[in-house]
Amino acid sequence: MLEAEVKSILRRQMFLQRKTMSLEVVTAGSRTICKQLLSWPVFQQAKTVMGYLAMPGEPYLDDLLIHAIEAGKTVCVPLMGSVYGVMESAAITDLNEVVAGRLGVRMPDPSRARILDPSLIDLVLTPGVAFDDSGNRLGMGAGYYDRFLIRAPQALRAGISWSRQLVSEVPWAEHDILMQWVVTEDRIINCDKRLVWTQQ
Ligand SMILES: Nc1nc2c(c(=O)[nH]1)N(C=O)[C@@H](CNc1ccc(C(=O)N[C@@H](CCC(=O)O)C(=O)O)cc1)CN2
Ligand SMILES: Nc1ncnc2c1ncn2[C@@H]1O[C@H](COP(=O)(O)OP(=O)(O)OP(=O)(O)O)[C@@H](O)[C@H]1O
Repeated sequence: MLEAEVKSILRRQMFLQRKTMSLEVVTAGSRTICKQLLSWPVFQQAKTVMGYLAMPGEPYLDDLLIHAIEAGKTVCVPLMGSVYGVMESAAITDLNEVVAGRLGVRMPDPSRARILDPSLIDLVLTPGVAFDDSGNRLGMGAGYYDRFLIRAPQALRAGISWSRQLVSEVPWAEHDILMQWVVTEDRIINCDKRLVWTQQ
């Protein structure tokens, strides 16, 4: 079976699993994940953080992003344009300004959005449908993050995942970009033991 087919079967299965989580479980789990991130030195030291605006079933980072903006960090989120699979990061200063976007994802108001150069990002909090502890990530299947992350090679990459979305092995392809950490409600997995966070 082709890697793309294996991915697509796993994606459907894990996406359905995520979709059936109750709002209570999602809310409580999101709070725990945000707490983990707040006490994580890598997050604390990042000055420019790319987060995401959660879709139903994903860990919600809204409270964390608000907190980060108030703490003086530069916060940006994906801004999908008209080309499928291609996105930019847009700085956001007020979560009340987000609008309903494409593909069921909230996004910053494009008429006011300030595109941020990917080379300025310190840390990308990356959503996904499944992860493994080597840092492989399975996304929504459009390649948005793989195409974006190669433009931000300096950024540290953390997958944000429910622990139930961890699998023994995510099928991978050449273009896939590895996560260096996966943050769940239970733990923060260091996918690359050689990687040490050094303060700049
Ligand atoms: N919160 C969040 N933002 C993100 C991503 C993500 O995974 N999570 N993305 C990660 O790449 C990009 C958006 N990628 C997407 C790719 C495909 C579909 C999609 O197929 N949506 C279906 C509806 C799915 C459903 O709810 O059943 C559709 O609109 O038909 C959605 C987002 C950028 N922003
Ligand atoms: N850097 C890239 N250059 C060209 N094509 C790419 C690149 N990254 C991904 N693709 C293509 O995009 C499609 C989706 O890729 P993949 O299954 O890895 O997406 P995903 O990581 O699950 O999605 P997303 O990032 O949107 O959540 C594939 O056909 C893949 O070949």
